[in-house]
Amino acid sequence: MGSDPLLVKAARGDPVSRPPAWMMRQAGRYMAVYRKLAEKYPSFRERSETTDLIVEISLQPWEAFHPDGVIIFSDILTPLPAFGVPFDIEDVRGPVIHSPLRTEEHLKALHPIDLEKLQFVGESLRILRQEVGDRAAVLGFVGAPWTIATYIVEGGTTRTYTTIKSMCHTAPHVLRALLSHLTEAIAEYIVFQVESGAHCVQIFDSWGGQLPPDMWERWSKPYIDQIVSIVKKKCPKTPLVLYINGNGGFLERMKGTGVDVIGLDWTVDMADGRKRLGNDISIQGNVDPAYLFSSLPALTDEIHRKTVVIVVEEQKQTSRIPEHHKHTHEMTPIVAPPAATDLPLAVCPHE
Ligand SMILES: Cc1c2[nH]c(c1CCC(=O)O)Cc1[nH]c(c(CCC(=O)O)c1C)Cc1[nH]c(c(CCC(=O)O)c1C)Cc1[nH]c(c(C)c1CCC(=O)O)C2
Repeated sequence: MGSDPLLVKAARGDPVSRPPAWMMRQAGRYMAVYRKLAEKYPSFRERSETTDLIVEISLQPWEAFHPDGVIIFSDILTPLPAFGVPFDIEDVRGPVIHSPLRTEEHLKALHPIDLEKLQFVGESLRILRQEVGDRAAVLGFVGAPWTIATYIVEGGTTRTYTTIKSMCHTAPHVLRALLSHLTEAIAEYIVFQVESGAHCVQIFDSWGGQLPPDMWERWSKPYIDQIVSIVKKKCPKTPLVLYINGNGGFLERMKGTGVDVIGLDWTVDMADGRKRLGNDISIQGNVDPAYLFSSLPALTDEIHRKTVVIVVEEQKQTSRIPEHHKHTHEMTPIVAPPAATDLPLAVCPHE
């Protein structure tokens, strides 16, 4: 076997010469080449469900600045139609599920995941793996059952999570059945991504932080635990990463899922996060994306301030990032192993 990519080593806690770096939403609207392609193919679903386009878009940042991770251009909702939930992405509203699932009757529409319908994902991962080899980690991703359920139950993006949160009390059996269904589908989908070429898979429980921690333990964690246990049996070597938006109240609980890497957001002090999590797990994230709007020295200082870091860039509002701001140095280091206090903290020497 050749050498594993830096990011994979760091995710496993092996020693690395420097922290690897990649950005979330690193493919997308801040890049002129992407905007041009999006003009030609205006539908997000077409861009994210056509092998050639997925590969081309995923490789745009790789070609521009050689990050240590190449994340597949896709979405957490992409697998939905493959288990019976149609959806659209609208320009202003974002994700829309026209028939939200709220009753026992609605559960009948769900069926086991049909991976044949997701061949564009498998095929794209295979090609990405060929293109980058082991020079970077090919990153797959999925949504956690709770986070995906928020879209399926609410019918789209929500600020309040009123319907799904009241279901916890008024129709717990329906919600449990939905979450169990999603658990099986997502576990299978992760294994499929790994078998297709993903080095590492990130689980986004982006909206898990909308639950009080004790409710997260009841309505999100058990399903993530199950996913981790199924995937670890089939793909014991593949590092799994877990991220929650606003995860300050959740760190120890996240570690309890058995994932290999915890994505910290910038509301948690890095040293506090490390203290709370201990030295036997890797950490990534933690740099406020607002630093992308600062000067290069300020960004570099912030990264270096983080000592043993694994930093993921959450670059959500990418369209607002001026093109000239986008160059190598704006990458943030993402993964450093727990034992790497003596690491040189320089970030991403690629030019
Ligand atoms: C707008 C939106 C979509 N899908 C979703 C939204 C957010 C809506 C809300 O706030 O409720 C749902 C979603 N999609 C993704 C997440 C998890 C990450 C997070 O917390 O932001 C979530 C919560 C991963 C993703 N979704 C996407 C990626 C891209 C892969 C990469 O990082 O390059 C990821 C990790 C891509 C995506 N996904 C979507 C678009 C339009 C795009 C392309 C962005 C662009 O044009 O620049 C549709």
